[in-house]
Amino acid sequence: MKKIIIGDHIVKSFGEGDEQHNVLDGVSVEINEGEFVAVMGPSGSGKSTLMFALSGMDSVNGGKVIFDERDLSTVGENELSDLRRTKMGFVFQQPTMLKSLNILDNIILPSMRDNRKNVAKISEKARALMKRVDIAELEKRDITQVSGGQLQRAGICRALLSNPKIIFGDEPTGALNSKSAQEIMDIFSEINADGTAIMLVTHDAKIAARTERIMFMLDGKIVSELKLPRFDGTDMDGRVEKVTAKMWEIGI
Ligand SMILES: Nc1ncnc2c1ncn2[C@@H]1O[C@H](COP(=O)(O)OP(=O)(O)OP(=O)(O)O)[C@@H](O)[C@H]1O
Repeated sequence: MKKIIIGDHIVKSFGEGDEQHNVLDGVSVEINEGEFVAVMGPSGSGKSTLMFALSGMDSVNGGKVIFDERDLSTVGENELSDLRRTKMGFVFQQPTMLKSLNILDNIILPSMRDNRKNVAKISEKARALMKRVDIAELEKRDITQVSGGQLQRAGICRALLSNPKIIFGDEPTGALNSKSAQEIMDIFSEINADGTAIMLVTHDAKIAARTERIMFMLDGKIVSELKLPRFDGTDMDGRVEKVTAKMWEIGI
């Protein structure tokens, strides 16, 4: 199976002198193309830092990150930013969108950088994505005129516009009620079924249970892993039970 990401003994430290500590303490992780994974762990265990390291958003102090067969330490800043824009999609807890633009314009904004002349084509693609996630009728709305779940759907459209190889989601359902959260997970499942890899950071066992592999972090290390069959819409309770049992076992 081809790997989209290989993290090899990644070390990330913050602070200096006596204050210095390794937030990532030699983490090795591999994500296959098209895989759906989650990272769980207590607050401060290094989950977001790992996601930033694997996506090249942040540099590392030791080890290396290979993204789509490229060693990120050898890639220049411009190329790295191109890689992020064309091969990675990012979805955060609160989508950062501009108040001065409507939903559609917010979705297409990042893609306009390379394709100023192709507004019509990009808008068409954005509209197809909006239809797919059920927000087609909201394109002219301000970002303050939609619900949190709808805004997150718009955030997902924005992340998908460049046909990324992987979507990184840092607590993408963290601000949503459980119904909206599961609806967003339905969308992620569909995206994943189409072949896009997804890596989610989450505290929520019900979210992690929808993925096929969960990595558990403690103090900057991946201490355990749980594999699940691909989610087919059945046995959600059994899956959640397996995740929570593992959390108990590890003590998180
Ligand atoms: N830029 C930074 N400068 C200094 N310390 C940082 C920085 N970023 C993160 N840290 C520290 O690294 C540790 C891990 O942070 P990280 O955000 O990765 O944890 P997390 O597991 O994602 O936590 P949470 O679940 O609360 O989001 C924390 O102790 C945090 O304070």
